[in-house]
Amino acid sequence: MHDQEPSAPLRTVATSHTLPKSREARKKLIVALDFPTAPAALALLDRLEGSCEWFKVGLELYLNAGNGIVETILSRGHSVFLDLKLHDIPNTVGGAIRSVAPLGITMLTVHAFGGPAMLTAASDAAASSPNPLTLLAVTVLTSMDNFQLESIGITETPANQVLRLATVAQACGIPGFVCSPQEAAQLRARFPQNTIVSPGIRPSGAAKGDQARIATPANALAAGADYLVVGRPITQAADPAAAARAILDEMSVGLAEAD
Ligand SMILES: O=C(O)c1cc(=O)[nH]c(=O)n1[C@@H]1O[C@H](COP(=O)(O)O)[C@@H](O)[C@H]1O
Repeated sequence: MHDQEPSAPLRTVATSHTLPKSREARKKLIVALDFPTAPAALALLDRLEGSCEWFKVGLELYLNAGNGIVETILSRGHSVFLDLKLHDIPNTVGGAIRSVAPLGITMLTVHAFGGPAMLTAASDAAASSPNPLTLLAVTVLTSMDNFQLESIGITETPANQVLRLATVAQACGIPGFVCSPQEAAQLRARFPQNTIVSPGIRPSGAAKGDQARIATPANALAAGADYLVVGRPITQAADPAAAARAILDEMSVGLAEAD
């Protein structure tokens, strides 16, 4: 389905075994900046300066603060995952990717549910990016359980649906997937070279909130996730830097045990 080089996979960077575990953990933690305004997001960024390297800008922040907030985060030397979850006709999605690619973002999401034509257009657009850009196909949202899926006519289990969507995305040249940590092991076994990004991360005892398919940081890494996306357990903590450090410590232990 795809005759160009897929956009750059990040897996080799994320799985380097030459780094100390604490350093490796920092390269795998993405903090979701789900805030309504740039000042609110930057206040959190200030508190995490020195402990976190990756930040995710999603729809809430991007629709308010636009490219400016992305450029500010990049100018501070961080990597940005722009989570726009694009889902539209192929021409529109391709155009949207060409619009944001020059920003210098490292990851960008599209919905795998858009189907092969949309995914191929997305992959082609990313391949023409002036900067290395890894597209991630969002499979089944981590907030969805069997009931949510059945309600929209999908009778597959979340795990089967994730595998189906990832298979289509991979065939269209999309190098990475977003899935819950509960499906990471099956995708890792099936797609050893692809990048797996898992939200739905909850340290033991943390509030689940609207997430349905969750796991702890250590279990998500053990399942094969390359990157963990963490929002509220850090951003809503009384001391976000301490919460990030605790998660990084747990990730370091998980990485050491996996060796
Ligand atoms: O694409 C995503 O990042 C994403 C996909 C998914 O299936 N589930 C999911 O929670 N996310 C994002 O990951 C973050 C999770 O935030 P917390 O639940 O607060 O940790 C949010 O920014 C979501 O938009």
